[in-house]
Amino acid sequence: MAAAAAAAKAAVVLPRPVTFVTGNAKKLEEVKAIIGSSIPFKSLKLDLPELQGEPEDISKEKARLAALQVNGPVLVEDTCLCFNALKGLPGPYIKWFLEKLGHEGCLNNLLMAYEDKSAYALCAFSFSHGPGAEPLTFLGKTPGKIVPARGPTDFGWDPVFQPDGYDQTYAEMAKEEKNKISHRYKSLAMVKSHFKEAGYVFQTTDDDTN
Ligand SMILES: O=c1nc[nH]c2c1ncn2[C@H]1C[C@H](O)[C@@H](COP(=O)(O)OP(=O)(O)OP(=O)(O)O)O1
Ligand SMILES: [Mg+2]
Repeated sequence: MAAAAAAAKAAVVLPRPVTFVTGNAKKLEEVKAIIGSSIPFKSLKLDLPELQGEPEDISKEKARLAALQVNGPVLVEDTCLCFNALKGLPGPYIKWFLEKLGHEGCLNNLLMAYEDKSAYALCAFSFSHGPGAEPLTFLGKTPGKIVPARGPTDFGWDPVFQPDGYDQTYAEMAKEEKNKISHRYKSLAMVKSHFKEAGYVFQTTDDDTN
């Protein structure tokens, strides 16, 4: 029945595969692993300017800018690390906190005055059909707590975030394990179901490979 209903819906034809725009190679690695072959996409390394404000609005604005740059359908994401004791901050500003303070203690020190070390990782993917189209946003959230840094330091704040129900930090977990429970995984699961339901059809050309 579902298949018949999908077939009855007019397919939306988009001009080429989706371009995932990010300046972050580690994000791209995870997105590739999680999306697999479920959505045809290529990537573009571009550090887009970011609005200040709520995660969803930042993500949508990134998608609008990316769609203009690419002149086609785009996916972008904005990632936040939110401390409950600080009412959700640093949130979208985590990149700058991490760059200035580092996770070797300083990020932890922000919470020194508080008993509550709980936090959540939030990923806001936005998809735009192209320039001028209103982006759709998909929020994925993984709760956890902030702990003294443990594990490899090759991806952002992974060493200081320990997801609830685990005794390892994101950094200590095997990649496949993180990719099954992460904020990014949850957000991408919604993106995938949206693509499935929408039944987009992509026109491909020879140079539209990854
Ligand atoms: O799963 C993650 N585990 C640990 N750290 C992470 C994760 N995902 C993003 N991060 C870091 C990268 C950046 O310091 C900040 C988010 O900022 P955010 O603007 O979304 O990322 P970005 O500027 O590196 O790449 P982009 O070009 O896609 O905006 O948190
Ligand atoms: Mg960024």
